[in-house]
This record gives sequence, C-alpha cells and structure tokens, in this order.
Amino acid sequence: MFKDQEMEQRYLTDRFLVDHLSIARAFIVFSLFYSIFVMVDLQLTFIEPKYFQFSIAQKMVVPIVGLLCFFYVNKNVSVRALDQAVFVYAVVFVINLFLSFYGYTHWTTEPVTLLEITMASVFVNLLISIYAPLRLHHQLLTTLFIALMTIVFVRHEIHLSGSKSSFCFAFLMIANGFAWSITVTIHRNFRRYWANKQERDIDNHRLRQEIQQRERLEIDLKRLAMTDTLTNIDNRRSFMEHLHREVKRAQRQHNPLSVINFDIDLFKHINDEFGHDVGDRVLVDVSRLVEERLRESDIFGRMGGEEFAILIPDGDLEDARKLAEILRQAFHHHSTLHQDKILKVTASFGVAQFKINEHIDDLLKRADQAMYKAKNAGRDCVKTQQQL
Ligand SMILES: Nc1nc2c(ncn2[C@@H]2O[C@H](COP(=O)(O)OP(=O)(O)OP(=O)(O)O)[C@@H](O)[C@H]2O)c(=O)[nH]1
Repeated sequence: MFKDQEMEQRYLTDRFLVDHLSIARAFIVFSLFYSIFVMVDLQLTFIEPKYFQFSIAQKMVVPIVGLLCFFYVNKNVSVRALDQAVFVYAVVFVINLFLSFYGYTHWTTEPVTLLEITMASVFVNLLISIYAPLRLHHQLLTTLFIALMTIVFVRHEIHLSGSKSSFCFAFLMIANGFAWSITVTIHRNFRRYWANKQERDIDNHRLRQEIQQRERLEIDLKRLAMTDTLTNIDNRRSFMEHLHREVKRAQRQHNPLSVINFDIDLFKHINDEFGHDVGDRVLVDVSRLVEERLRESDIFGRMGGEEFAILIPDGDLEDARKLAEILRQAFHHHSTLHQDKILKVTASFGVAQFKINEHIDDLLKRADQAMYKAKNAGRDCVKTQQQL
C-alpha cells in the first residue's frame, strides 16, 4: 500500500480502469466455466434424485449472476459499477461454493474431504485477491472471512476429534495465510510496476516538453536569423536564399523572373533633420506600404540600410515595371506626420529580368545599375535594364 493516500487511490482507479475489460471478461469465463460444472453435475449419479434439481438450480445462479454482472459492467464502466459487480459476484460465488460442499456432504454417498474444502477456500481467496483490486487491509479481512467460514463449515459438517480439529484449523489458517502472502507479493509487484510507470510517464512528459521547447527555440532562432529585426521582413540572407531557389525553378520551368531594387531618396537628410529614430520609423512605414501591395508569391527583403529588393517569380520585365510604378506612386502620395511636420519620402526603382543561364550576381547588378540610373535621372522614378 502506498503511504500517500492520493497515490493509493490513483493506483486503484488506474488498475480498475485498465482492468475493467479483463474483469468483465472474467465474469464471462467464470460463468461458462460454472455452466460446464453444472453440466458435469447432471452426470453425477451419486447425488440423491430428490436433491438433484435443487443442486442444479443453486449452481445455475453463479453463471446467471456472472452474465448479469458482465452486462452491468459493460453498460456502465465506472469504478463504482466494477466495485459493486465484483462484490456481488464474489459473495454469490463463495456462498454457492459452500452450498455445493454442503450438498455434497449431505446428499451424496461420498462426502467431501477436508483437503478439498481447504483447496477450495485457498482458491477462492487467491481469485478474489488477484482479481479484485482491494486495499491490503480489505484483502486481509476477506482472507479472514473466508478462513472463518471454512472453519465454521468444517466444524459443523465434518466431525473431527479435538486434537485433529485444532490441527485442521491451524492447517486452514496457514493455507489461507499463505494464499494471502502470495497475493500481497503480487500486489506489491503491481504497485512497484505502476509507480515505475508513473515515474517513466512523468519523465517522458518532461522530455517531450523539453524537445518541444527546443524545437520552438530552433524555429525562433531560424526566424531571427532570416528576419530583419527592424522591419520584420526578410533580411539579405533570406532574400538571397529565396532568389537562388526561384532562379533554379525559373530555369527548370522556363518561366520569367524579375527583380526590383529600390532605395529611399535622400534618406540621410531624414536622419539628419529628424533623428535616427524617425529614420527607423520611416523604414518600417515603407516596408508596410510595400508589403500591402505585394502578392503572396512575391518576396520582399531589406538588403541593407535604406535599400530594399523585391523578387517576382513568374513575372517578366513589364510586370515588374508596373509593380515598381505602383509602389513609386504609393510612396509619392504617402506622408508621415512627425511633430506637426509632414514627412514625405520617395524612392528610386531599378528593374531587371533574369536571363537564362546568367549568374545571380549579374541579375542583381543590372537591377542595381537601373536603380542608380533612376537616381541620376532625378530620383522618384523607375528605370528598367533596357533603359541602361
Ligand atoms: N535610421 C536609419 N538610418 C539608416 C539605417 N541604415 C542606414 N541608414 C542611413 O541611411 C543613409 C543613407 O544615405 P546615403 O547612402 O548617402 O543615401 P541617401 O541619403 O538616401 O541619398 P540617395 O541614396 O542618393 O538618394 C545613411 O545616413 C545611413 O546612416 C537604419 O537602419 N536606420
């Protein structure tokens, strides 16, 4: 028995719930077994004919109660239902067994022997202790009850001399005590196994939690390594990874692919005039403005400082130019209010389309050149590779 009452209760509940099917099955098995016993009884010619029907009817009670218990348990599998069913079945079984022995002693020509009675009581004791997950003191009480009932029966039915009877009672008590000690060992092992399993479950649970935490951490780290901390969009590394992947796909599928490079105009002035914090806010603002106008498949990254790039998979030069123009106008018409002052930013855009088998660096270089061309053309405009 566990010292902790709560643990003991959990153990009993667990054992009951785990074993409810085996207990229900045990009812069926015992009921069938007992029915066979009844069949065998029909063949016993040494039972007096006038007691025959009573003997059969009395024995039939056990399988009937067993079946009823089985249906009751199956219908309502609660710990309480199991408890009640096991109790009812055990009581009927024990009473029936003793009635059978009584019958054999009185109605047959071959009375039952002390050894048979002892074996039966030990058997019943073992059966109840193993199948019914009782607390240890309940088990002890059950054992004592069965032993006492056996003694009363023997005393009443088998007339033994004084010395012989005390030897027989001692033998009965020892045999039942032995049965009890076996069940105690069995239950101690059950409890030890259960406690180990609980510990293992707790360890496994902790391990699973740790693994999940590590996985989450890894995802966070990966995300951090791929994200620009200020604007929360892809950083240069992530953008380049996407670009490599998309270029390979474009080459494989012979699809167009274009890149837009843009740089905020005269950003240094914003920093100098309003301070670095406001400059940062502008970068975040600009990122949101662009993000809102992109498709799901477009990839947007901050390449460093106030320079950004957009990758348009499946988009040709004209698609990219149109998008760059939309963004340019959005910048143009957008303004941020800072301490009663209206802050306006514009950007210069360079657009280039990927040429089959060209190196990625060449593609980016052409987009860069187009962007510088836009800067030289007075800023706030879009230039394509063709206009170089
Ligand atoms: N607030 C802020 N400023 C940055 C950041 N990264 C780069 N800068 C500033 O951006 C400015 C870029 O200035 P320049 O390269 O001279 O270009 P510009 O002033 O935008 O002029 P043009 O590109 O010729 O239109 C520098 O003053 C950098 O300090 C950043 O993360 N936050």
